[in-house]
Amino acid sequence: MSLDSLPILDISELDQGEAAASEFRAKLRQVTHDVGFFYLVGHGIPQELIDEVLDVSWRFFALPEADKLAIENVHSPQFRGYTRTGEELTNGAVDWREQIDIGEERATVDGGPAFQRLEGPNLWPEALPELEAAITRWRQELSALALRLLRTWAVALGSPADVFDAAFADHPFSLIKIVRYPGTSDDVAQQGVGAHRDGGVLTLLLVEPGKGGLQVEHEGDWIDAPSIPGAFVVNIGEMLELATDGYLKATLHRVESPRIGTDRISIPFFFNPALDSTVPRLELPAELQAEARGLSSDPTNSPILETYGDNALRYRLRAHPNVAAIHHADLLSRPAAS
Ligand SMILES: O=C(O)CCC(=O)C(=O)O
Ligand SMILES: [Fe+2]
Repeated sequence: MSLDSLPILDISELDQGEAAASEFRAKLRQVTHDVGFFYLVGHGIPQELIDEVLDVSWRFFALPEADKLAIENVHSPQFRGYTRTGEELTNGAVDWREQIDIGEERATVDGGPAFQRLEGPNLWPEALPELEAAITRWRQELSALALRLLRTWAVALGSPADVFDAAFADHPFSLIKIVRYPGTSDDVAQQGVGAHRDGGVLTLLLVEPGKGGLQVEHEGDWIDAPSIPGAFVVNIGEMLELATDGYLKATLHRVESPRIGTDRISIPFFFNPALDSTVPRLELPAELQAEARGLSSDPTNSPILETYGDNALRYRLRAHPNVAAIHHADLLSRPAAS
């Protein structure tokens, strides 16, 4: 089935009686089996908060270079803070975007598995104190929405609603990126971010109104996924593919650079479990199991790593080799980091 655009799902149908809720669950399951990506409306995240988060994001990128570099991620063993344009790689090729990475605000952990090195503080820009309050509220609201979606998937897949809850209960490891793609393309599209899958459970993506650039792989074609006002783009990460033996699909996607003289801001929220968690493998009903495809491999042919922290650390080390070289040189020759 070829597709011109991503399907649109309305999560408010869950509140419209059992028949509507059950139909929503069936659509959610089918769409994320076939495509792995959709637009979500009816989500209840206040427009006023969306506007505030976009506004503070624009103001962040408008800060003087020195204010952004003061929190550059090279100062953070946890890969937090600002990445300047040209310092990030996907599949070994340079992504043309600048961003700030904001994780869960927690103390560092001494010792333990290598992925524990990802726990620690954020780097907040001193010149923009409003950012922290806005993003903290964003994280709370989006975590609740993501958990609701996850429970809906659980039921749609024949499991108890709370089957995933434990992996998120204690030390969930969600990550927010605020990203700006500067315009570079005239005729030939350039890599804003290269084709990849997301390594976590699910992603809620806000794209500023009126902007295109996101493309989603479907049956060998790239489908354009422009911003729709008030909607999030939602996609499955590798941990849900793993949990469902490939019944749900972690789909390749990429962003092409905007036209010269324009830019594009997006804010992906990655809903991730505790670093030391393994997401449960679901026992699917026989008719769904029959359609499970097993696990796909990513463009670098790497298997999905079972413990979330191992998967997350591998992504970080690859995307930010400069931070890895400064803070984690001892990990770079290990097979798990290859
Ligand atoms: O900026 C976007 O629209 C998508 C970004 C993305 O896929 C990512 O950072 O994982
Ligand atoms: Fe992504």
